[in-house]
Amino acid sequence: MSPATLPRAVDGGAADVDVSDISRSRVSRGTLQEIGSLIKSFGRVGALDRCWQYWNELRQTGTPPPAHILTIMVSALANNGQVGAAMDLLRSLEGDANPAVRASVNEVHYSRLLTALIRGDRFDEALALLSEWRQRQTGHGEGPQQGATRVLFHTILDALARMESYEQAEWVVGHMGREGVPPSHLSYTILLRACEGRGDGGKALRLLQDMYDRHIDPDSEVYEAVVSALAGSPVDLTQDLTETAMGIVADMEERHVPVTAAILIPLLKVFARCRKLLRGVEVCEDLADAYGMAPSTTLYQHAIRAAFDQGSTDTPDLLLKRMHARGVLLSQAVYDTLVDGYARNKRFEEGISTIREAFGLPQGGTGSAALGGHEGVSDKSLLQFIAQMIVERGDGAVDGLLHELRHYAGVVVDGGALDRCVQRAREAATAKAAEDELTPLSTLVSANGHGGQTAAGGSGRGPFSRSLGADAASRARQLVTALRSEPSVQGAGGAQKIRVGVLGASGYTGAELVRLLLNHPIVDIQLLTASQRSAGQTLGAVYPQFDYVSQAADLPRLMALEEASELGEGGVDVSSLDAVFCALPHAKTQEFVKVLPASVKVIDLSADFRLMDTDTYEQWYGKPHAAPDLQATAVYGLPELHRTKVEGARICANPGCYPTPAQLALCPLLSHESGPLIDADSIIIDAKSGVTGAGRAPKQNTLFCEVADGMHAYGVAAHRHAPEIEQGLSEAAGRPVVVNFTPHLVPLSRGIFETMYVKMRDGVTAETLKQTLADKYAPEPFVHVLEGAKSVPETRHVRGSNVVAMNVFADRISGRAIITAVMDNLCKGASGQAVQNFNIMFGLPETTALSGQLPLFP
Ligand SMILES: NC(=O)C1=CN([C@@H]2O[C@H](COP(=O)(O)OP(=O)(O)OC[C@H]3O[C@@H](n4cnc5c(N)ncnc54)[C@H](OP(=O)(O)O)[C@@H]3O)[C@@H](O)[C@H]2O)C=CC1
Ligand SMILES: CC(=O)N[C@@H](CCC(=O)OP(=O)(O)O)C(=O)O
Repeated sequence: MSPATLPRAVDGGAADVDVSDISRSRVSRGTLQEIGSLIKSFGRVGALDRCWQYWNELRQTGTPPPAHILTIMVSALANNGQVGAAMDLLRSLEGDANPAVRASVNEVHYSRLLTALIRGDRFDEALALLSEWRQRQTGHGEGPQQGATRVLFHTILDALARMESYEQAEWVVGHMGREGVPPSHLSYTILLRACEGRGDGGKALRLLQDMYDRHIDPDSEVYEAVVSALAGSPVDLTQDLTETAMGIVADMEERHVPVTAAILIPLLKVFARCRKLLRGVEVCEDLADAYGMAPSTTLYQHAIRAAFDQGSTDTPDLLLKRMHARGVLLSQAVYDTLVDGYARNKRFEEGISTIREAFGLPQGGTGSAALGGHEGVSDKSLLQFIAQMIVERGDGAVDGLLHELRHYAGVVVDGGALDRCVQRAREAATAKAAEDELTPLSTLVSANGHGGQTAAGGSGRGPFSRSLGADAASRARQLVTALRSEPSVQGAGGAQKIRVGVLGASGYTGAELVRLLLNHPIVDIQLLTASQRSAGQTLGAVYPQFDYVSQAADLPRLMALEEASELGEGGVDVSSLDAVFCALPHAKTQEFVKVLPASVKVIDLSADFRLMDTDTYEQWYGKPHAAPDLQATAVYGLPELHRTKVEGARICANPGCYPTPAQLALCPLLSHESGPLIDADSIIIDAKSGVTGAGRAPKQNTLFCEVADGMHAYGVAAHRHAPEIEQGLSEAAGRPVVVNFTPHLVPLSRGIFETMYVKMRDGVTAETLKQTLADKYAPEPFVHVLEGAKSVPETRHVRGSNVVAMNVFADRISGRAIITAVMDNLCKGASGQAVQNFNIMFGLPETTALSGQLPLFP
């Protein structure tokens, strides 16, 4: 078992843990990393006597305690209310005769204790501890010690700000100066974020002035925090906050601080609060034009929401027109905002008509085109809207919509929203009135039909075959139940499964998809495609292993992609599928998805929908994007970083193999709440891949003699995964990031190994990086940050599994760290991740069909 998996066995917390089991299974192993795991595990369940037991065992070996195990021990004590004991421990180590033992204590340990003290309202003790730490430091001036001290001050500031102890936080900033650690712009950012949180624009302006006075240069983030604080401030009618906000923008321009997209939304909010919404939109548009920013959908979404909040009847429509005129994308979020706004304001007919017009949905049509015609916009919210309308209005005007509702009754619907509708109907209407209002439902229910997607048929199993209750509210309840029952996702007991197709099934990632999906309890593989080369064959003919397993007995034959595209031909109606996995060569998916009905969800393993910017796509893939409107709605599916977006996606762009570990390792370090922990301008990613990464299609460069017994770099300074990695890192950092990225081909069939070299921010240690990643991924089933400073992840330990394993090492060069990460390129790097995304998109447990894929070693 890999050391990384050890603590996961007890991740469930005290309730799930049999403490005796932990010791029985692990005490004999006795390695350093296992001791770390044990202390962590026992700390989590509050068994401090056991923590001490293992700590003492470690100390008895005479080995200086590794800093990260000390962090675990200190955290275990502090989290269990034993801050005093933790302090004594640090003091005893610092007083040790052995310099290596003394060196094991660093600012991270103090930072843990400071946070615990502040959380326990022990402010004075925190300051005393900090000053004690300061006294132990040698060296003066702006050196590493000063940087580390500043980090500790920031720990205190952050904890105070979170507890809303603003006066104390401000005092700390002043105190920093007195202690010879002048506050930095980060110190102010922490305070400003607190002002933002409580909407104290006045204080934010004073802090900004303070920075000017102290000659600390504010950056874009500081200005954004000030404007955000203004946006949350109570509106004083005697003072026009919009002028103040524009003054801040003028300051930025004068000081040559870039006006970034991040400031536009708070700016808009200031205008909205001062009832100058449209003026605010104009100002933001002008700034976007002046600074070459792309028109932002989110900005308009906020404006539309503000218009609804203010009860304005014309403005949402006006804003949609402006978006249209400026070519701004109408996203799912805009759609949801419109649905929500019109529903809140009870302007149903107007809402449906505006939404239909804006999104190009046919008026009064039925079926898929009517509700899902706009690519990437799910039917879910409009369906809820219509259902709400039925409950609230129920008059003849909605009769026509019932056809659509009936057609769509099988889609997955958020029952909560419908529950709320029903609740409101209950409260608002008498039983009789409600009965009248809900009459059209009986038409729906008695029709008992659903365009082929429900399991109803004549079997009596379908959601609409239940008999109606006596009163309208209970019928409404039945509607909710029916909509919730997700017939195509039931699986158990012979009910219908999710119908999927695998396009490119004869390729390496396609075959890996089939391998995983055959173990998926509620997936029914209806379609497998290949090129003309393999069309007509069974999968077993191209991959004999599928002939050896009974689960594969019913797989369809490989069909030529062109044949499958001709809907209804060749025995499979692609439009009847719930989802397709596209494991096709680049550019093929675009062509296929363009003609696919919007009711079919897409998980694309190629690079076709990964780059949000279609110009960048064209630059790297050598031809214009064939479906730019679909690209605009696609979601980049790295679940650990974008899970919420994936949930609502229709098209999910599965990340590239190299970009997966790179982003998992680096994004959390760039998006850290205290600011980037690493320098975004000097990242080096050195990557190696096994040969399956190049696909199964025969090519000279993957011949045995070309790859065996040697290795080589390829795509040097020109690999198309560089822009993909940069896209993710830039989003995390909130500014453009470029990387040195070099891939290599190594004589392995599966596996990716990445070594990432980073320069750390002053005062940040490799331990901080590691802890950040460990904290981020602690709840994640597939990402493991290895315990122990010497555990180097190996590709052989993740082979065949959906796991990414990584570790962080302090470089011998001060201020630098090295991160290594491994993954199976075909599994987490492609097909496993695709199944993970699929599970998320269909609201299934994310580990379905994946947790059983144990790493295959030896
Ligand atoms: N391999 C990997 O580790 C990773 C791959 N990817 C991406 O996943 C996709 C698939 O990769 P991979 O499985 O390795 O590739 P393969 O070359 O192994 O498989 C490609 C598949 O597409 C089919 N195909 C090829 N040309 C056509 C065509 N003109 N029309 C229809 N079907 C066609 C092939 O059919 P046939 O067998 O009949 O030729 C085969 O089924 C690619 O976009 C790749 O970049 C992403 C992450 C990792
Ligand atoms: C070894 C090898 O050749 N690897 C492939 C990347 C595999 C992958 O992830 O491809 P996509 O980004 O296209 O999905 C390459 O370098 O092109």
